[in-house]
Amino acid sequence: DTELRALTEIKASLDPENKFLKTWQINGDPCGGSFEGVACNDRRKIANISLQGRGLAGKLSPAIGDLKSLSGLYLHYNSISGEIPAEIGNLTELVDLYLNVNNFSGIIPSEVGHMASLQVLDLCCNQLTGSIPTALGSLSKLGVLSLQYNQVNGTIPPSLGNLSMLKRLDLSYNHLSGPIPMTISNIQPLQFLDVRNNSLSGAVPTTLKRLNAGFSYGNNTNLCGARYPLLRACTAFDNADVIINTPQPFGLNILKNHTSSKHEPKTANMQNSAYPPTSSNHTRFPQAVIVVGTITAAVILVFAGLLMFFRYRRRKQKIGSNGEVSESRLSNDHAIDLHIKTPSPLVSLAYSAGWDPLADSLNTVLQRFRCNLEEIESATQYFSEANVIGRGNFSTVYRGVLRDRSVVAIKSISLSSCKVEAEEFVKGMNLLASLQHENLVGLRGFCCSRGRGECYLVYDFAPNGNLLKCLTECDGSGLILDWSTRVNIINGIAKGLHYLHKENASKPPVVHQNICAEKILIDGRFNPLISDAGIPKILADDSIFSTLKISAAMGYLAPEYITTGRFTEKSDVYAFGFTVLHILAGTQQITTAMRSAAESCRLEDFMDRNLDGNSSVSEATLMVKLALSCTEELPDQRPDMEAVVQEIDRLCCSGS
Ligand SMILES: Nc1ncnc2c1ncn2[C@@H]1O[C@H](COP(=O)(O)OP(=O)(O)OP(=O)(O)O)[C@@H](O)[C@H]1O
Repeated sequence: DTELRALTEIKASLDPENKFLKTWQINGDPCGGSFEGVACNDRRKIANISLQGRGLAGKLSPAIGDLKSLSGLYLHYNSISGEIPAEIGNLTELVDLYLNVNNFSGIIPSEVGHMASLQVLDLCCNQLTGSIPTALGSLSKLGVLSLQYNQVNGTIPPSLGNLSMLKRLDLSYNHLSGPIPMTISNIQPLQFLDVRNNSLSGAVPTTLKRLNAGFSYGNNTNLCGARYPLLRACTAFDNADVIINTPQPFGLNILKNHTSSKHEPKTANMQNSAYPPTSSNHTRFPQAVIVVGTITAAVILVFAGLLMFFRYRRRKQKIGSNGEVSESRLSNDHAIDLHIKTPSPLVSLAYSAGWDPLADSLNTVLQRFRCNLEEIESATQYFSEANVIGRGNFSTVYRGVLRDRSVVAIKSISLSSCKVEAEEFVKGMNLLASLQHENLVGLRGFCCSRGRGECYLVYDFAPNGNLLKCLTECDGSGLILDWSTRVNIINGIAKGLHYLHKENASKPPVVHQNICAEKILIDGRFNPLISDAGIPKILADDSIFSTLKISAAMGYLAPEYITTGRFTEKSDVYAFGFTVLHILAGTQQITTAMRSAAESCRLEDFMDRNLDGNSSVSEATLMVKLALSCTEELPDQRPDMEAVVQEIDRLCCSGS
């Protein structure tokens, strides 16, 4: 009850107009799988909230602190404003906190330092101000800290050096001043440190050299260090500058830090505070160095300015108004852009520990299909609403563009809709991977994220959408399917279904269970592709039943299912026959009058009027007969798919 109450408050605050979280019902069951983006653990406590890229424009309620078992909070790529509530510090089991690319303002609450399990803290690209809380140094499990593109000021707390698991630290594009604490350079796992575009000063610890290209420090005009190509050598002048210009008490702290360091380069050693910037110090700055330094700084400034501009533009595209978002639907260029300009190292690292928990149990066939979650995130622009093609009962399908520029459809299925037993699930995935036929939608890859509570299936994209839409108008083109295309589509569906039903060396017989016009996709050449083949093998039973209600209502469900409760090849044949009737009549509503017209071969009262009579009467008659035999009441009286394929072959050959 506490959790449901908390969710209700969170919803009211995050989505005040109730536009995006309609599925969060006051009387609903958050663990029943119906609350969008919510997943529970096996104790039926809320474990994940994944609402990235949903267009949320409200605020984050302090009630978030009541979801004590939360392990993942993914709210990135929205337009959430207001402060990060201090109550977030109550989430001591939270592992991933993604609030990046929003409009959060105010300070980073020091209570974040209480979140003992935190591994990823991503607050990038907001409008956060104030200083970095010293308490962040207590996050002993933190692997990633991303604060870039905010307005954070003050100095970098030396306490960050206590983050002994830290691999990535991004503080770039802020207003930080003072030195890079020596303590940070001592963090052993650190691979990536970005402090670009701040106002840092003083000597850069020499030990950071070991990060090679992983260390970025450009556009901090007062940094110095002998061994860094973009920096000038440090002088006593720099040291005096730090001491004179840095306000107390920081100045003193810095002095202590530096003087106590054994590793500091000689040039950077803090000397007596009374050391004056004498003319002899100035002689250490040969004119040439100053000129080269100035030119270099100017070039870096221009480059950084351009980079900021492009990033700003891209960010705008992602988090802009709905209108902007829909205009910025993925283009090929965007996808490449995402990969080349923004390698998104934080995201990849952040998930590397937690994603694809089933990996160990995957066999070699399935390993070939494994894909990278980072690629899926990039391809879908972080699951942006603008790329949603449609939502089914248990899944959301996104359009995406992969690194190789190919367009794909990414089906995201909530883990709560999948088989509970990992072994069963992997078996099902194996089956999906083994299904390959020219009339089945090709599976390109898959991955799961237990952390995010979702699995992703990557399929070839069918540019002409599904048959149901195409029978009215293919993808808004105004095109009506002509007769020969309809015959070709019927032929293709029959072949695909025959392939599924037939056992061969690499696959068992498979019953589709949900053949209907919506599950037939149309590729660029108007060939049919059966979608969701094998999907029931990875789904939990109740997810399958939810789909059934719809097929039954539409007339695709074989009559014997009501008594047997079983799907067979013959129930697929029934659904195929009904689909053929649908293709011929151009409507799903096959009335009794239409059926009797078909049975008595009165084609003029049955066939789709959009065909304008442009169909071969003999072919149409044969097709109608075939469809009627497939939809016979008794399964035994229906042909099997082998016979159907032969019949259509005969028809196609005799017509040519
Ligand atoms: N590979 C693909 N290429 C193009 N569009 C696709 C692809 N896969 C699915 N779609 C489209 O995405 C939308 C959602 O598909 P999905 O199969 O998940 O849902 P559904 O058929 O509406 O419902 P359910 O799966 O719950 O029965 C549909 O409009 C479908 O045509």
